[in-house]
Amino acid sequence: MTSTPNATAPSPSDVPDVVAHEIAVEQAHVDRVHRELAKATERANSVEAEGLARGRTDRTGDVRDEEMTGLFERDALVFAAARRRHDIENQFEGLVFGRLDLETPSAGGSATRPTPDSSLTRSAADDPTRPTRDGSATGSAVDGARRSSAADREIRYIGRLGVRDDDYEPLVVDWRAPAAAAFYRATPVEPMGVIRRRVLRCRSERVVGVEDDLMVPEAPDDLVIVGDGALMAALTRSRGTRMRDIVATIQRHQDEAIRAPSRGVTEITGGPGTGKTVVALHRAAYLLYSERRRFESGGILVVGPSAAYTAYIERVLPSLGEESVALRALGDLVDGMTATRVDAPEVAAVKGAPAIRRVLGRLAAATPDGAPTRFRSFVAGHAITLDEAALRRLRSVVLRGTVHNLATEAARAALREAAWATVHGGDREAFRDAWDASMDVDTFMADWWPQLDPREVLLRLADTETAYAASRGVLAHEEAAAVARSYADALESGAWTVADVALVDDLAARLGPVQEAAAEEREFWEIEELDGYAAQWESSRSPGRGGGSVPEPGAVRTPLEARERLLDGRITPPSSYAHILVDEAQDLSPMQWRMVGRRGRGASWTVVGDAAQASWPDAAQAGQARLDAYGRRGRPAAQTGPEVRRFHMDTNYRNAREIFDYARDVILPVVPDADIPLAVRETGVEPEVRELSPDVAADVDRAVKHLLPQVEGAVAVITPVRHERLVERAAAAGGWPDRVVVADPLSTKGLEYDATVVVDPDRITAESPGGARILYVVLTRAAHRMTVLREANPAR
Ligand SMILES: Nc1ncnc2c1ncn2[C@@H]1O[C@H](COP(=O)(O)OP(=O)(O)OP(=O)(O)O)[C@@H](O)[C@H]1O
Repeated sequence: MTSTPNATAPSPSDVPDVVAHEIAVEQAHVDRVHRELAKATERANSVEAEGLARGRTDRTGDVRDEEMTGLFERDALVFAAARRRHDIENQFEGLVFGRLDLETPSAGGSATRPTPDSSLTRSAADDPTRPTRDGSATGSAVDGARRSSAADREIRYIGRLGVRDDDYEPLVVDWRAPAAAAFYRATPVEPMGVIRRRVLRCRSERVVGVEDDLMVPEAPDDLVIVGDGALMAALTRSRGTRMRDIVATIQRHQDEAIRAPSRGVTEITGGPGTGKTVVALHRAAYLLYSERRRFESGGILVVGPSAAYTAYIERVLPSLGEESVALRALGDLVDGMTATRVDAPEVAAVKGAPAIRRVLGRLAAATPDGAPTRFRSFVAGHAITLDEAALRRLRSVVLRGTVHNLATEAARAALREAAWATVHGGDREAFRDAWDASMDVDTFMADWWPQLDPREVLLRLADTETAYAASRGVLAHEEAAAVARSYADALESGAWTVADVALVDDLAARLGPVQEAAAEEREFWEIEELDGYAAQWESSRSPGRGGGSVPEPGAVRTPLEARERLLDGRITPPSSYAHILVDEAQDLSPMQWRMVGRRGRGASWTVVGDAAQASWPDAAQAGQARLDAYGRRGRPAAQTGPEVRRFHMDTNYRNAREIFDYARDVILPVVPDADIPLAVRETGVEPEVRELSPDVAADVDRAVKHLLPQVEGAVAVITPVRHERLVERAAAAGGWPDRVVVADPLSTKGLEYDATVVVDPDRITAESPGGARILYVVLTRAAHRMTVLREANPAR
């Protein structure tokens, strides 16, 4: 978006002076804002706890002045804290980033409409800080020509938070306030009273540039228009290792999604690089602002595909002054468990599909490992015997009414009643007392009805016979065998896979939370259990097991260590959230949707995705699970689902057009209806396609070194597993700088780099669960440059 040429555009020879002057003008205002902010931060720091409490008010209604002061101090405090906690100074463009020059509603002759929140605006003539041409902030020095035309205008500054002066007059309007909407929504076709929109480029507290957009056909004489437009400047710059906020350059269609109402479901779709993620994150900040009480106390959860993704986006919300959002990767969603591996595609498909729930149901209801198959004891002088069938019956009756881990007392009572039924005659009360005091019963119960950790229950599938039995009639023989092998791998490597997390969550819901044993009991049975683990592991191993993923070098563990790592920490019941934001939603398996849904009963949702980038193969199955997670079942029969509003993004802001064209040609033959956005930026440099020689490491090293001088920011070498070792060797030998990373295809989801080297694209397609769709993801990660290294003969 570039500025419209007009009568007030300076001549080329004047440009540096004019720009310097305009920068000085803005600097004066920014300095004043920072002085006020420093005062407010000091005030807020001195009453930190009180300040936070004071700020807890719902901003949807009218806000009184004294409340506003509390809010401002709270915001100042949170903002300062965010800046302290994270080194975000260089990640964002400054506290004040925008300025609107607006027609006042009273000014005649223009199509101005009143702004939505005029209480937060002031006219330029009223502004005692209105800068002069030399940038000083005294109203008395303003020259006459400016005064006469400026009197009809309002100046409104937009920033990351609202800042007021000592008289509570607004110096900056929070970007999320209704009064800031015109900054994002005004266009020359619908100017909304805006004459000039100005973006201030700042480095920390210094204004380093201004970029203007003129919204009316002709600007007033005293209003200078400079710059080439802020959006292009933002898009051409180098990408760091962290995503940046886009608060200064949010586009109108993005703003509509950001400010959509919170209730129900908001779905944001669009092709690669269309800003879906960044828009969703700004939406989280907007929801916190517009309904702070609800969302700060109820919580907002952002779910992304990987830990690399959460690390990539983690600074966006703090840079907007918002700290209270939980960011979780799918492999981290269950408290007490972290996944560090992924399954082979065919195993991930079995673990992610709804059918596995029947297998888990059987495991949860099965007699625990090592449980006795017969009860025999003397109680109150009676010889009691309950055989295996009776015990099995009892177990299933007890589990009909409750979950295993909460049913110990019920099971003990049911056992007692079954025992009493075998007694002919006697005193029932005396029997009950003797039963309750019986050590035999205590010992039996500890083994027959132990507390069950869902992870241990899942690991029973490492035993092939157990896996076959639990999956009879549900999984094919070879599927059950592959699942068993994957848990044997887990017991060898000590690491869970991302798909396992959803299965543990399902089992945790079936079994209920593990009840803490009293300290003295705990010491005793923990030792017993560990002995049991080792024995079980040894007995479950058989020759030829453990194929698939190889433990990391140096990570060979004893069976006991590996099992301890798998069972480290405690699985706690899921937290629940008021709003859930799911990114890369096209990749969630049905089991993962169920896991996310457990955290959002009654939540509103923002769901972001692009079907053409999907790694989960069965879209219909996942779609149903997604609807279930939204809470369709909880609705009256007449309603088919929650309110869903949809936003579609169709401009690719990431990839240079040349790079995206290459990716488009890969995906269209495979997914003819792929959502293809329009790439708005050109570099004039086509992707470089080279042939791989037998010396892959040398090829990769050459490609990296060729790219490094061309870009300032991050470079990724994206490689299939087959070439991973060679690429790592090249990295070690080549002395690549830190800004070069080696990544596997799946872990690049949602990320971006200045440049990429894509190694062996055909192999990436062959190895990936989503095939060409994953290659499409890989080919759309580079903003400025891409080199593709292809096999000369892919069939080899
Ligand atoms: N209005 C904007 N101003 C500046 N940069 C923008 C704007 N919108 C998007 N971008 C940039 O475009 C890039 C792509 O955005 P983002 O990662 O959110 O896209 P996406 O749709 O989630 O992509 P994908 O689906 O491929 O992961 C980011 O660098 C983002 O900052």
